[in-house]
Amino acid sequence: QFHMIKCEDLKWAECLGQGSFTRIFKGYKTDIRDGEKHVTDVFLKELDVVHKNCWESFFEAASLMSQISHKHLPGVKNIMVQEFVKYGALDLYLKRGGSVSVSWKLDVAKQLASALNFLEEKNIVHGNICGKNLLLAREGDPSQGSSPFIKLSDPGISVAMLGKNVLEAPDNLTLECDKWSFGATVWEIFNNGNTPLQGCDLDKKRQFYESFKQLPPSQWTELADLVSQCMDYQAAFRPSCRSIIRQLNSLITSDYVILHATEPVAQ
Ligand SMILES: Nc1cnc(-c2cc(N)nc3[nH]ccc23)cn1
Repeated sequence: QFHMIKCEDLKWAECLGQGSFTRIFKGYKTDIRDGEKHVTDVFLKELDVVHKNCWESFFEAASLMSQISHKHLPGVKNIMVQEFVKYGALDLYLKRGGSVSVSWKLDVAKQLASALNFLEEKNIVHGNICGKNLLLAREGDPSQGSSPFIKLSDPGISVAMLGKNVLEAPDNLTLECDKWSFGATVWEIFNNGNTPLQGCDLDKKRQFYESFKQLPPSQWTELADLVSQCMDYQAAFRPSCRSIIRQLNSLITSDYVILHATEPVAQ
């Protein structure tokens, strides 16, 4: 089901960053459509190492080819081509101090909740919902009344895949795990892109969660309630997507938003 793109149709531009097993670049894809040349911005994610069974069906063949090289065999590159999302990762955008209002943050949270609802209906577990995987396609301009628009990026190499070398592989990633991460991501959005327990080492994080501690709550109780419901240590108690969207809708219409509409960023 992969659409093959020829390497010569791709042009690499600046390197945007480095993941644990990937490098990411801005790029340009040229297509010839009805005799005209079209260039589109693309986001290129190169896999550094091809793991045995991630993207199994597709890469099995590619990794076989990449293991053997011969002048009469074509070189194979493991590259994912994605739509280029203009303003990039949300965590960096928030850290860069994009001063955004409470209603901007709620709007982003609601878009993420509807993406989550869609995945749940398809019974698909994302497994890596977080600020750096939220991409900002439109900044939104309150003075023009235009709202932000986000896209949930792919999860990257799955945590289960990392299990063998880097992290403990979770035995079963379920839909409820995405609800936990949704709660943590809302917490991140309301904390200017800072992740929970940022800067703590793995051991501190493990202690925190093994003793069922809660993240510091927002002073907006209804928001803090939604985050703690999503981050319930008993997965079955986490709210349904419909309930999450309902609670977000009531937050959006609450007086708190109006009272804190132009809240200065440094809160
Ligand atoms: N699918 C994607 C993913 N990331 C981007 C992106 C855009 C940007 N302006 N700066 C960046 N810095 C790092 C990544 C990135 C674009 N599209």
